[in-house]
Amino acid sequence: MRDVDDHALAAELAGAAGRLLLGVRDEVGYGDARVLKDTGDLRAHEYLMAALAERCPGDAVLSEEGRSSVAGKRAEGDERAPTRNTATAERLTAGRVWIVDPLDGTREFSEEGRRDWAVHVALWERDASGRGRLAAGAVALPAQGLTLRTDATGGASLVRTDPGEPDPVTAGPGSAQPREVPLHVPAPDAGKLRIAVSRTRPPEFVRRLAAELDVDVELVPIGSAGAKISAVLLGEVDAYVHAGGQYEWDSAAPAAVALGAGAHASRVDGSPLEYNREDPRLPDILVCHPVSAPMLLTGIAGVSGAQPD
Ligand SMILES: Nc1ncnc2c1ncn2[C@@H]1O[C@H](COP(=O)(O)O)[C@@H](OP(=O)(O)O)[C@H]1O
Ligand SMILES: [Mg+2]
Repeated sequence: MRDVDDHALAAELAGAAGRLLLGVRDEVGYGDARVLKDTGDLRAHEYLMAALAERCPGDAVLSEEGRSSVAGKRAEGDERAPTRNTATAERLTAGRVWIVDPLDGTREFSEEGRRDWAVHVALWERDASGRGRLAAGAVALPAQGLTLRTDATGGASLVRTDPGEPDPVTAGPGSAQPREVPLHVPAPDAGKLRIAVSRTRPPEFVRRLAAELDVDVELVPIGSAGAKISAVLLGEVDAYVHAGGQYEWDSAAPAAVALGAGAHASRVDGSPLEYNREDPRLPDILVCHPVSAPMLLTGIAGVSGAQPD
């Protein structure tokens, strides 16, 4: 039995990487978006790789920025190549794998004033039977002063990391509210459905889906998969639909939190999201309150072209 709470560790590391990223925004500024994006990606990646190596030696890591294909990327003033992920063969036989996206919503991070970007830290763990599942996850929303995380009871909670921010649960003034509250996905209002979609790459079928459903649909463009799934869990939208491309790191941590908060999270054909596979592509996802899932899955199947790759 480990004496470390993996849920608390995920939240601590996501929050710390988030604070680091707020500092990168201040330090680098918005003059050159490419420099700001690369510096944020790589500084957060290096922080998480070093923290995981120190706190969880022996665990495998799969990070967006640890692929060999990003070896040419450099943070401003840093000549090292990014620290590499655990080799694939080793990761596939590992008992514990951290799946991290050091900066999700990189584009939004580079746009002054935008708050829809996130840090994702998830733990995938193999049980005694050899089957793996998401065991813990945390999504930091540094510019919103919030972290959404799983907890040891199988649930999820919302942590206010910036006491100056109004609490989105109670909408009360910051400091008088509890710092951490349980997180449960709220049910949608009858007859209405707000669906979060990518700002830049919404699935091509989603407009047809909106027209087909028997409810009043509003499409809400938001950056970052973590920020969109958080928006579902905070009741700012009612669903997130994506297809056409994404990777395990884009959804592992937010899916872990969503499941802990009682949400439905699956592929768009209703099959389970599976992690720590040889090929990290995981191109589509649906997250919503369980009451909306049958309608959305049927609707997506109906407008098809939306089958998983
Ligand atoms: N068609 C696609 N192919 C590959 N990745 C995609 C994708 N659509 C979205 N993503 C990734 O999913 C995350 C959320 O995207 P979006 O904000 O458009 O919804 C982004 O992660 P990163 O910001 O970490 O690169 C983005 O790169
Ligand atoms: Mg991402």
